Amino acid sequence: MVNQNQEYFCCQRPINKTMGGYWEFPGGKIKQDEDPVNALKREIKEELDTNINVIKFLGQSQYDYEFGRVILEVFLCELAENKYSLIEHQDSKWLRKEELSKLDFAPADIEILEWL
Ligand SMILES: Nc1nc2c([nH]c(=O)n2[C@H]2C[C@H](O)[C@@H](COP(=O)(O)OP(=O)(O)OP(=O)(O)O)O2)c(=O)[nH]1
Repeated sequence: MVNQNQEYFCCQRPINKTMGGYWEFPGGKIKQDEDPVNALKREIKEELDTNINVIKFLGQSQYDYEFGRVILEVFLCELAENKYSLIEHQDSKWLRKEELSKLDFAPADIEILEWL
């Protein structure tokens, strides 16, 4: 998600989940037969209790972790309403793209930082 100040929304994964403590862009796993945009809207509702507008598809990146391959489908989005709550994440920050590399992002996200 990006805001009017061109800041990107970064979230810190919960310590008890896979890749706990790493920073990520919010989202989650696509269910079988689910459309990726619908999956993203569902996950954002579950994790942040808010609604988003999807602006455009940015691309796909894949990364092989020890536990398996993660394929990230990345969409640029904006908040559709002026509120959200951190339901699952430990922490969050809105950062300009130049600042993103200060955070310890999950390895699969490094390519996304480069695109931005
Ligand atoms: N959402 C998200 N997941 C990421 C990113 N980078 C990255 O490596 N991942 C990995 C972490 C997880 O292994 C996987 C996403 O799974 P998840 O745990 O967020 O999915 P979920 O919300 O459906 O979780 P669960 O119900 O299966 O616990 O992708 C990212 O930027 N965003």
